[in-house]
Amino acid sequence: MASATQSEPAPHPSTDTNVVNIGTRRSTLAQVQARAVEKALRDAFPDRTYNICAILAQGDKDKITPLQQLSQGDNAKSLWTGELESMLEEGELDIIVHCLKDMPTQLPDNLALGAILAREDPRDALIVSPRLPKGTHLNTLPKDATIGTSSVRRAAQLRRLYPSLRFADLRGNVGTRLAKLDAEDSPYSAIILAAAGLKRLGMEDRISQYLSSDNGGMLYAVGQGALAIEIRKDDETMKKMLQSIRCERSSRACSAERALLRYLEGGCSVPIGIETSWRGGKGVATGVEPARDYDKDGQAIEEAGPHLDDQELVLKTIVVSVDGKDSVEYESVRKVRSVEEAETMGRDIAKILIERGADKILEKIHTEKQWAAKKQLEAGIANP
Ligand SMILES: NCc1[nH]cc(CCC(=O)O)c1CC(=O)O
Repeated sequence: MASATQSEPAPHPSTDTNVVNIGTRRSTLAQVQARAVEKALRDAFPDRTYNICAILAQGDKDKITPLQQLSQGDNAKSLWTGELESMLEEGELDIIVHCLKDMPTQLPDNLALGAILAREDPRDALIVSPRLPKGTHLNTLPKDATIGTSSVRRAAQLRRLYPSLRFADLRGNVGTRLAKLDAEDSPYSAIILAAAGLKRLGMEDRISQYLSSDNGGMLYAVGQGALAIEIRKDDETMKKMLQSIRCERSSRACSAERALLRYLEGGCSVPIGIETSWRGGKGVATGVEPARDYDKDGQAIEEAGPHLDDQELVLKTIVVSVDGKDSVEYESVRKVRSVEEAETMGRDIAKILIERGADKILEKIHTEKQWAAKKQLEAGIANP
């Protein structure tokens, strides 16, 4: 049923219903991630047109105010994604591609987490200065080595297990952080980055040590390594399209992690480490996690490995005080047959952590944060 109007030039993207406008931040990593999502959508829906819109975020502009204070806004819009979310609400964008790790656990009322994609390697990684031997590990670093990181979670966990290490602030995107480590006069002996980001940028050869509960004793951030898509809550078209690129396995694991964090009322700067894995189940374990367990109609895809519903989710977690001196750890194993069951597991673990003293650690961090913010106000430094 061809009509004359169909051969006319496409209208402005925001008014053309065939165009999917994809929003992302402007860093190289963010753009690589957005292109990966675009490709996945294009493979599933080749008839639609895709347009990537890369925005410079407030958090990318202000590199001076400590991250902990920058993230103290009283609205649900995050520092990193506020502008993008406004554009999504206005209909200028149809989806935003995020690192799940950077997404607040509470979203603005009219927006929703549309999909969690197959998780990349969620581990943190140690990258050492070119002045040190290749393959240097945490326990072979010089005694008084300085680690560059602005992550309270990373520093607190390392302080706990490696009390002789020193820490210095290090911010900027992945490329900037590596350049600061490699600089001739660099104050850092090593830095910690998410393995996922390095892998997506093709720079995993810089990794000296992959960190985990049984290698270095480091747990990762909630949601680390997974990409997530934010949509308008009422956008049924996008919801349906995202069914074909989401990953059930990663959705269950990450939803458990996020429910735990939401219950603890964390935030990206609170030292909560986490590690999730799957074990057991019938079938031949391939050693490779199936990338996707359900097809776009929600039908289970047969895999060589054990079926997800037959497996158990193992969740390890730690809440650490900033100085590394207090900590609460917990490990739990449960069958979770849906995202909802995974969220229940996360909340149950949060309650146990609180019973075991995590509330005291979090309370202290909260008070110290408020104190720092008050000091800043008194000194006349306004937060943007
Ligand atoms: N804090 C910024 C950030 N957000 C997500 C990633 C890595 C990629 C991911 O977790 O998917 C990074 C960089 C890092 O921590 O090294």
